[in-house]
Amino acid sequence: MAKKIKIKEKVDSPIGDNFFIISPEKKVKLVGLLLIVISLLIFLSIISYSRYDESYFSYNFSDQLNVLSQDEVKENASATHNWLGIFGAYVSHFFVVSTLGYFSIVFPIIIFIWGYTVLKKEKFYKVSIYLSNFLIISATLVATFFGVLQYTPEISLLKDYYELSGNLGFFFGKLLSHLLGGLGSLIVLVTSMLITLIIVFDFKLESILTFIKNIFGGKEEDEKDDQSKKDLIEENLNKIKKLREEKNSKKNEEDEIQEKTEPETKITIVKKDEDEKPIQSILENPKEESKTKKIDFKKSESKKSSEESEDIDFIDKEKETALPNQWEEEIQYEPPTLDLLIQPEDEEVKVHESELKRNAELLKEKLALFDIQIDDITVTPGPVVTLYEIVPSPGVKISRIVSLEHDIALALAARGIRIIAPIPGKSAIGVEIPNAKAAIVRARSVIAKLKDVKEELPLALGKTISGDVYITDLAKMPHMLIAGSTGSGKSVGINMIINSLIYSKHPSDLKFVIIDPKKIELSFYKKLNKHFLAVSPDLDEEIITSPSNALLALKAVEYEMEKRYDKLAKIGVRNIVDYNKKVLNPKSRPKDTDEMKHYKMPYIIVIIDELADLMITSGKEVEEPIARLAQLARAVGIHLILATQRPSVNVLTGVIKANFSARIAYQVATKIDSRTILDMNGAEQLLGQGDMLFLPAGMPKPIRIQNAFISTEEVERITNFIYVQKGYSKRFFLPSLYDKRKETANNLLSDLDPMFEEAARVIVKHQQGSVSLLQRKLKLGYSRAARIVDQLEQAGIVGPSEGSKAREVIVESEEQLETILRSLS
Ligand SMILES: Nc1ncnc2c1ncn2[C@@H]1O[C@H](COP(=O)(O)OP(=O)(O)OP(=O)(O)O)[C@@H](O)[C@H]1O
Repeated sequence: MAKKIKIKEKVDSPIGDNFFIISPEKKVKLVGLLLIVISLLIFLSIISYSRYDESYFSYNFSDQLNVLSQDEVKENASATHNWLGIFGAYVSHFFVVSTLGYFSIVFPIIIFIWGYTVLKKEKFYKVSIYLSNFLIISATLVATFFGVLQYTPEISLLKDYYELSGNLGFFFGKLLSHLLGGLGSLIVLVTSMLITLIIVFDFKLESILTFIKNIFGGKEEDEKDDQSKKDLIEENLNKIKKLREEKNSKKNEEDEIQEKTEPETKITIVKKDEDEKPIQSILENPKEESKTKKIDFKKSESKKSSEESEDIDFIDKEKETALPNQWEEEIQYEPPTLDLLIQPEDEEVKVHESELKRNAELLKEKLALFDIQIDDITVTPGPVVTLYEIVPSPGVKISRIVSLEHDIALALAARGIRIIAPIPGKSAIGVEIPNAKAAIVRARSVIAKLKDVKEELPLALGKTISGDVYITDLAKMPHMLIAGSTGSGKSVGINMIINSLIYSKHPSDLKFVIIDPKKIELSFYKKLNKHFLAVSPDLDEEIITSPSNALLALKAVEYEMEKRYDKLAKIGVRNIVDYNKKVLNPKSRPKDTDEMKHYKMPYIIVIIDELADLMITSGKEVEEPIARLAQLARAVGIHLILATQRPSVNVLTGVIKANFSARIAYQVATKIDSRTILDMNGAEQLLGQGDMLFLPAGMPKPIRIQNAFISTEEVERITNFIYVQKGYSKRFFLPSLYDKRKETANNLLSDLDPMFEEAARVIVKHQQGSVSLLQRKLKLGYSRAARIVDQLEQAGIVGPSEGSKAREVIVESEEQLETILRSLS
């Protein structure tokens, strides 16, 4: 952005107000340029050094300034050998004679490197430091070497060539040869030189090359700050190209070469053992069985399809009330078969080994560039993402690797890279890198595994990044929050959840309350109204689409929860499992009364696909039953699944979040969204299309899962398969809210405050529903007056609380009030 603005300024007003102001940026550039020019001048003067120019040094430097007035000085100046005249002669004399002889050439080189670094604002400061150190040490060693050759009497070579050592080199040479003798000094010097070379070339060769390449290759793009990034991408692309070519050559050869070129870091690719076999046998076995079922299904389908719309849309409610309840009836139910789901074609994770090795290599190289050495890389390919577990060398800080997230993404030219540091329970860091080609995880391969698990409410979500089927238990969560931007795979995820439960449960064990404000996503499930749906008798919708109905449905579920708690308390058990055990055992079954009938409680799963719509229209009102259900409903087998594409704080409020500890995040747009859902970053890095992070309740870190894909055709086939079977005669009803109102009215009568009638008269007379009015007029304490106002609300005399304002008085006249009071007494 900032850059854009800068360009605009230049175009619009070339001589703007700021034109002559030297900005800090310009100052830095000027310093850089100055350093480069100085380095060039010194360089030229050193390489054109001549010992004959020394004769002029009998003059002071200030005398040389009289070059125009004094003839002698003038003559001297024109006879100077140095390319840069008298100035060059002085400078070169200083460097060559007083420092390291000809090897003082390293000084202008170092000044040039720093000038370039400053000018380009490069991130090569570190490299520049290394280079400078290397050059100074090398030059000093070589100059000392020649110093030793000159000084040592036994060798006494190159005596007159003081330009090879300079005074400094000669001094060091003298010192060394006194200490170690000539031969000893030479051995020490040669060894030191070798050590320096090994350290530098082993260590930073690549960085130095990049640096040099940058100096000579990037002239045109001088101004662009992202030049180095471009170079890096190019470099990486070249590497990838090269590796692709290599891939085409013989595989064995490639393996050998790779083995040879990776001496330090061990790369292990974890190959999944044929764990999928049991799934296949499960997939194949039911085939025989299913043929016969298919025939039944087809027969009954044709029979029923003509009645279909009529049946679903119109139910004679009067007739229905006379029918037996679901718990009094037993149905012949065939669970849906696996062949309703699409057979996975080639789901087995087939990421090319060379791709894995290439990424591992690039990862290693990239980290090495930043001085992070890796001991070990373990590669675990998954359906969509591959996990590279890296074990850094001792002493490497984790935070340094984490901060390189963007650099790694750049190097691998990939999006959706996530770093897990450290992997929980392991002393390794995980880098998740998306595969070049993602595999689709089919619903069939995960639903087939449901038979192997014993979870109460199993949810087959998909496959982990190591390719294992991931099944979790909703009963243990006990509620779940799902969020993700539009198109990230939420609806597919919800369909997977619903179908996992349908495949593993009998209709007598499980009911759904489905709230779908988007109206189309979950409409197929309407066909399950005689099997798997729980409906409110007060509502006309089976799949609830309007926000006002959603509120009523949630209140009905809340009322069901209260009733269930009463039943549990009555027979002294603590949860639904124990209750059902007692009720199903004829010996321990409690006796029914008129008010309380005992029957097997099915689990009730409330699914809300777009919480934002409800929160916007009903806000606090809808938050209340949701929070209450979330806090209490677990023990009585009621579980909530809330989904939203708007993970903002006014949708996922503190109250909701506090009660939903299991969370699923699909891809979201920003880190803030990710933090709203998961309380941590990560979801913004996901790839979409079912790539998700699942945070089980109480876990510190989420698990990355590729959601299984179930198509609408598959869902339709499943719902049709169940729909054509004869279900229960009557739908499963939640308790009616009218009944609840009647019940509270009765409670009210039995519990009215003795001052109720008098309070009602005061309120109606003053037409002001305030607690303080009652306190003043009737001399009541605050809490008693507040309770009476609540009772007045329940009796329909005043309206609901409006915060700090007085309540509205519904009853307008005292005559009207008397009628109400009479009906209450
Ligand atoms: N698990 C998956 N595997 C492969 N593709 C998927 C998966 N889940 C979703 N997709 C693809 O992404 C598309 C969008 O998915 P979906 O409709 O579930 O998104 P959504 O989050 O519900 O969007 P919206 O909020 O707009 O309804 C699907 O049509 C499908 O093509």
